[in-house]
Amino acid sequence: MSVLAEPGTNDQANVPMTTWVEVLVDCPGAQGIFTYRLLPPLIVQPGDLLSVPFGMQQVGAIAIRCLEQPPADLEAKQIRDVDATLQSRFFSATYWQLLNRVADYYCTPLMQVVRVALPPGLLSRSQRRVRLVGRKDQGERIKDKDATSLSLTSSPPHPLTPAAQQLLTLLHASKTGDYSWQYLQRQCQGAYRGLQELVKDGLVANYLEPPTTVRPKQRLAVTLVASPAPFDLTPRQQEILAVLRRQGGELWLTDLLQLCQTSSTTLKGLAQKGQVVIQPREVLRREGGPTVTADVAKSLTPDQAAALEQLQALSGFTQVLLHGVTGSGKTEVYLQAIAPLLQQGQSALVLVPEIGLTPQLTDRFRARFGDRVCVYHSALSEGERYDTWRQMLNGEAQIVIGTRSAVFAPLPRLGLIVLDEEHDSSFKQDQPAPCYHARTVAEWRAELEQCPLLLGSATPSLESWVRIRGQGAEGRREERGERGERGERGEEPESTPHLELKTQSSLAKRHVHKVAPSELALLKTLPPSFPRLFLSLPSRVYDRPLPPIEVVDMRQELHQGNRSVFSRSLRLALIAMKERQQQGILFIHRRGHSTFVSCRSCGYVVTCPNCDVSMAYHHSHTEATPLLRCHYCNYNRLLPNDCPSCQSTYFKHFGSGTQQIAQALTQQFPDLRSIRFDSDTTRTKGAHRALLTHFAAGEADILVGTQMLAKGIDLPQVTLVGILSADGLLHMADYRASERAFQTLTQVAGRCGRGDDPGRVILQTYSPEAAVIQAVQQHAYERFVDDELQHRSQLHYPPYSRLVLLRFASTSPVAVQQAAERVALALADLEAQGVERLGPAPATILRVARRYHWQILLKLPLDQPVTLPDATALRVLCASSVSLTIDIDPLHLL
Ligand SMILES: Nc1ncnc2c1ncn2[C@@H]1O[C@H](COP(=O)(O)OP(=O)(O)OP(=O)(O)O)[C@@H](O)[C@H]1O
Ligand SMILES: [Zn+2]
Ligand SMILES: [Zn+2]
Repeated sequence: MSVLAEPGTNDQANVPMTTWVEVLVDCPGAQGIFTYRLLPPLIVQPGDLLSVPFGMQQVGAIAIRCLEQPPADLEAKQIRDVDATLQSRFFSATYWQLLNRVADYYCTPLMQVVRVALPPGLLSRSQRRVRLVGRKDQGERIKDKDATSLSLTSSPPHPLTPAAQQLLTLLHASKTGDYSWQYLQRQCQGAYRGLQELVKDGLVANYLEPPTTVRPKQRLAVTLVASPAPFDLTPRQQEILAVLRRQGGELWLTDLLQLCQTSSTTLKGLAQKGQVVIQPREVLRREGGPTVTADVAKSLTPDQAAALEQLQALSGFTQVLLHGVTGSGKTEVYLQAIAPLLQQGQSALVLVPEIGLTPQLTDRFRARFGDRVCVYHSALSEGERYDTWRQMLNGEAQIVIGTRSAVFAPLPRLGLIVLDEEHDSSFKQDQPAPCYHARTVAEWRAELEQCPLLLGSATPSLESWVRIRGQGAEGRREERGERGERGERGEEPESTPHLELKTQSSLAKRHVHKVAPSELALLKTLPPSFPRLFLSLPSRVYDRPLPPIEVVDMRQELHQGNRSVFSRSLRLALIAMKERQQQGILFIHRRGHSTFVSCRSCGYVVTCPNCDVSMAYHHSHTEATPLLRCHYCNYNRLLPNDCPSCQSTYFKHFGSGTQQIAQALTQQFPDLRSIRFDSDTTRTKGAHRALLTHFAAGEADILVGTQMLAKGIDLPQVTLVGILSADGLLHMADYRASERAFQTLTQVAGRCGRGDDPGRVILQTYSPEAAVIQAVQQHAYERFVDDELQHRSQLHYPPYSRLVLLRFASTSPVAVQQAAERVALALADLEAQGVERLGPAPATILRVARRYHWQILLKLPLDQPVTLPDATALRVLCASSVSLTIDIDPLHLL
């Protein structure tokens, strides 16, 4: 981490000089950047955490940039002084640039980005306190520099008001001469006025107490005792001991309770019988996992070895796409790429789509690297996030595994960023702003830190495929010339975000503060050139075959009298699986309230005549006439009673959840034991791990679940995957439906046959002829991509255009519609710049949580820059009850 600028010192003269600093303040409603003066000997760098006066308050602030001259439009006496540095180099210079870039690109105020990056409550943990001025025995954190300019008399120059007097008395009574402002406010009526008076008289001062070291937390641990088992253990107690033994003999109490679904009374019973010891242990509140047995590097397959070799030959920023089929051992490549980095004192960041996926992956990393692995995701408690964050700042080389917000993890000396399952849409934040994509942010971060970005997937996103595969080596040569200018002293943090704009000479010269954010966002749609590398693992480890996929036409099942959700094939396969004592996974696609409508007899799906997407079943409220609506263009029609194509009455909106399937399963296969794995059953902390552990231990035959199942589960004994209906995926009202369907189906199918026994997939659908289904069946990723890209290019969808989604929400249906229409009008002249506008249209689910939603979708051309009206200007057009979110590169258009 190099310090880019050190204003405030003058080395030659060795005399500190006055400088100015621009800061962001953490205070509700305070938008924008404020300038403060720095009096010697105070030295501040961008990214420092400061305490500044703001109105009548003392607030936390973050230094953004130092100035040698005060801004011309500010009078000297208007500028107030920085009070103190609370923590210096809170953010490194490159980290700052990253945050700025995110704010610019995603049209979000910088402070909002800072809030995403920081663990929750970090700034608000800083506590405002009030102290007597001139007392010797106060805390030393804040130097009494302002005391010199104030009278040190302890008697007031004039009679005090009762409130002021009361405050003073309280403070004098305190041993340290200070109190939290909150406490004083509670104790004294009219405290605010009283404080104002005392501050004016120089008798007391405000200060901000920086986040203090949190008291170590104690937690109960359960340890197995090696004593002979008494005769009176219940089967339940024996079971618990077995679990504990399997987990290495020691677990946190809460984890054991979760894992065994038992009560602490049962555990206390075991403790009384001398079988376990329950005692408090000190913990750093990083998420701890069960002890995992240590593991050594596997000897690589030739493909893995080749990939690793190329990875290790890289230096500096390179975007790498690792396309490896399911079960090809991508994780092993990540592990072996990271090992030497740690030895060189570098850190690595590993981003994964969802928490459900982390336990197994985390265990693999822990098994290899022990407690140099930290887990960081939003499901951690505030305390855990806070501690993990501080742990990252300590400078030790480490590995952070986390979900999208971990892309902001403040790791020292980053040597590699990995995005596993890079195609996964949960890397994109839909709400609230900034609506960032972790892959995009990771790309900038890798560029700023000059390290490789490794994108791994069995089914890469079309964006990554086109970016990394679709362009030849010429790009790579160009790049080399672009580097070498980083890390130099004196470089302004703001200048690097625009590296890729260098070809745009006129615009590149413009200063960051002068370029409207929206303009910036759109400039970046021009494909930048960058170093890239494509790596491939075309087969599974040990040359295990990919599982054969049998496609079952559910229309035929119906015609032949089978009305069950299980086809005859699947039924037989389930029976055979149970006989062989193997395990299986049943996948159900389920999402939200709205869904497409299809014919169970002929497979017909209603699509929009204008937009080529399936129309969604629309229920604004229960009594309303059911409508089908295209949420792109707002075309709508009544829901037909019979199939428009074959007149069958088996025409209804689709959707059966995991619960119904699990019930049907128990009815039809009473001896199959199943575990539900969906958002309902995995809500509690640690539930993913617990359920997967049960399943892995053979406590059930079938895992029934949703999309979550598709992600990274690696269980060798799973030999059967049943996909109950692929159709929910095929007909999502979205231009990405096919891509997502291909990815999800391929990933789910890839969960079986990963061990010694071969796997088998049964895919049930009403549209067996769909191109996606065919491609999935033939494991034909590249062919699918070629077809899909052609389609996208014809319809001007990404990656051949950039999308911007404007989302309006309000409790008033009238206001939200008006706002959308007004903004649409304001956007009308974008057409001249080649922008296509779709909408305004109500969102598929018009009313969610008592708010009405409308949207406008913009399709921007890639080959020319577009200037959008400024976000603030658009917000002015909306009534105050309407919120407008600008989603750049949206993934979910619903
Ligand atoms: N070189 C190797 N030798 C032996 N086993 C290996 C090797 N590499 C990986 N494996 C094992 O193969 C299995 C699959 O590997 P891994 O989970 O990394 O695949 P993947 O490519 O990430 O698959 P997916 O994309 O389906 O999640 C794992 O159990 C892993 O331990
Ligand atoms: Zn339409
Ligand atoms: Zn029909």
